[in-house]
Amino acid sequence: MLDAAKDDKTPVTVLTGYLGAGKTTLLNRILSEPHGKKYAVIVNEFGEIGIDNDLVVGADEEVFEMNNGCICCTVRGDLIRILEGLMRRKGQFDAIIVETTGLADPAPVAQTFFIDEEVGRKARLDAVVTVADAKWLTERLKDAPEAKNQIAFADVILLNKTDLVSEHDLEEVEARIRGLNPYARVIRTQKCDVALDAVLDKGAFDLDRILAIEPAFLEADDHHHHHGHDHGHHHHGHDHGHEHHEHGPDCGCGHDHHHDHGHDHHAHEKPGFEHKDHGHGEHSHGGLKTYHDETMQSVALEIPGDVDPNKFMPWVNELAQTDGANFLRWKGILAFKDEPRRFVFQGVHMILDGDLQREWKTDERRRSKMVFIGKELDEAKLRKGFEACAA
Ligand SMILES: Nc1nc2c(ncn2[C@@H]2O[C@H](COP(=O)(O)OP(=O)(O)OP(=O)(O)O)[C@@H](O)[C@H]2O)c(=O)[nH]1
Repeated sequence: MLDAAKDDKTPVTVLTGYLGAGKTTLLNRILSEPHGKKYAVIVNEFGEIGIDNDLVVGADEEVFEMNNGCICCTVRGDLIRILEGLMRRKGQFDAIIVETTGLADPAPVAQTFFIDEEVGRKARLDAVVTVADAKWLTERLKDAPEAKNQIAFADVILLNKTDLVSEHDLEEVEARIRGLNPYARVIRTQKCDVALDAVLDKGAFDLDRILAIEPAFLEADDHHHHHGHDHGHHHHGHDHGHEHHEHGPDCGCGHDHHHDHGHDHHAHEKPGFEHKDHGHGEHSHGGLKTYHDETMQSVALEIPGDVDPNKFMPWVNELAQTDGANFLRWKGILAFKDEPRRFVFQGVHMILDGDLQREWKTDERRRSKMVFIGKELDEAKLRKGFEACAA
């Protein structure tokens, strides 16, 4: 069962993006701005020669490199080990940034912050920031499933290298991004020139903003989209019977992927990581500008009031096991009955996490919202289940 936790956790930003998109450029910008904060940086250079930490500007920050093993094992091993080492020296830094390799699926990285009890107690996933190359993203979405997952998974997307494309092309690529992930904040950048508070310390995933703008986003719908207005349902309704490539407890790398620590804080199941979808996600739209990815969908749900945690918790825990493999990310802000604070929930596949965060403001309407991003989402079932949690 999820429970409340103190909010003195160290925020962790996961920085992802395809090869060459500008991750190191962003990292250097973050580290060289006079923000007065001290960051610990973890760089995952799987399968590459570990040169990135030489490219990262010097100064005070510490850079830790992980450069061996498959990503899932790296995450389970090196990342946890490095994080736990950092946690023991808490107070010496304000935040952690994890730069993943350009080929990584962000899911197992994000899950680490929920899965490992020790890490989860002291650190919280603040946001997944994806850097996208405005010139090449469209091509990569066609041929690189990792690039697609990185976009779908993001809370914040920097559409970088805007200097290399026309305004028209930028609008096209933004439409494609929206087709995969209508909820991320998209910021156009050159050399990742972004205000740091737009990418750091977002408070989990900027869900407030998502929930606030979503109706407007739908209304602003144009020929690029056909989301409809039915509670943010971005579903195609096709049944492609497409394959899943769930990696069970053994992905073939010979390491133990079971991480059942036996504590009741998180609802873990066997990790069902989808490292890649092996190229089955692309379907021709016959040249139509309907950049909806048929394998990637999203559903947003709202209850205009409180939910009962004694109904909600069992529901999400059950849902994680039955449908978690299809949920790339799920998030929510809940008004729990008799609870003055907002419960912020997030899930990555089967792994769930949640915290009581700030109090509802006096002028704020108590309401409960959830967003699902993933594949083969059964909206009717999700809505029915969520609505049954109403207090
Ligand atoms: N034209 C242009 N080039 C850029 C921009 N941002 C970054 N670059 C260049 O793009 C190249 C790749 O940038 P990096 O920051 O190293 O990208 P990365 O994502 O860390 O790359 P990998 O480590 O290979 O995954 C570098 O030569 C940058 O100088 C931009 O906005 N416009």
